[in-house]
Amino acid sequence: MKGFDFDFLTITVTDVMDILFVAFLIYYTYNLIKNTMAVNLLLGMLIIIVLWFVVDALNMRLLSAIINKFMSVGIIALIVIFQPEIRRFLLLIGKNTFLQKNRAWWGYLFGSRDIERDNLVRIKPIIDACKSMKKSRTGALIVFVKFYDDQLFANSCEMIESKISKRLLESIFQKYSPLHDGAVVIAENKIKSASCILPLTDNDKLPPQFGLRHRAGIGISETTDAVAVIVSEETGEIAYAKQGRVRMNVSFGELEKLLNKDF
Ligand SMILES: Nc1ncnc2c1ncn2[C@@H]1O[C@H](COP(=O)(O)OP(=O)(O)OP(=O)(O)O)[C@@H](O)[C@H]1O
Repeated sequence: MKGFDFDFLTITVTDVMDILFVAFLIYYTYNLIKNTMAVNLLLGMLIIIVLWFVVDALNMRLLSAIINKFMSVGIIALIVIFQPEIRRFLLLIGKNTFLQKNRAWWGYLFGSRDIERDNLVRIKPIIDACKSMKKSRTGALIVFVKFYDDQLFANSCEMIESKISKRLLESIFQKYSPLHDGAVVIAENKIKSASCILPLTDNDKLPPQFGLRHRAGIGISETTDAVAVIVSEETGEIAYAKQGRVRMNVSFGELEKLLNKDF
């Protein structure tokens, strides 16, 4: 195909399309993994690749041999490490044969405006429910995941698949509800399940007042990309767990900002 011809290089329409497709792929992949632990893993891999080039250029044979061995299993390691992301990616492609069928695609591909608007709609009932549960000293544990992993929550959860609503959250966590024990999981704009038993953290540096509810919220944020909001039954205080770290005494303004960013 004919294109532009600068003395030293020729750019064809196919080249432009090629570059656009690669840019599109990078942007899409970034959107899929942003705010997840996969970003850190990817960064780790990039550092190793840069190191590999440097070591090779400096002719450091021993280190080069070690990194070479590591890189030879790299592709398999990548598939294992990014298995959840690859699965998600393929699932999304499978589910959405026509782009127009699902507006979420446009959010992923062309910006966050719609997502932001959706966020306000879905975050408000959650904040309102937390306000009311704080007031009534109702203990609650709400976990937010980008994509619901059936395997992770298969054992204990009661599936709900409902629109996010303040009254539903309050009803689930009220003391006499059969589902009040355990966590509610919110994903893909829905209350997906309730009464979920989560892995507990074994961090021994947590404040002594943190019991099982807090430990479960922190535990799930350590092992997955989930964030957790914990309403204490004893004090009404709100805690926010992300990547194994916990913020205590979170105000509702902060909670809104955090959820807007992470959820
Ligand atoms: N593995 C778990 N996964 C999810 N939820 C759990 C788990 N273990 C306990 N919980 C929830 O935590 C509740 C017990 O909370 P506990 O009093 O030990 O927590 P806490 O961190 O001290 O919080 P609070 O300030 O609300 O008392 C249980 O009723 C149950 O709902």
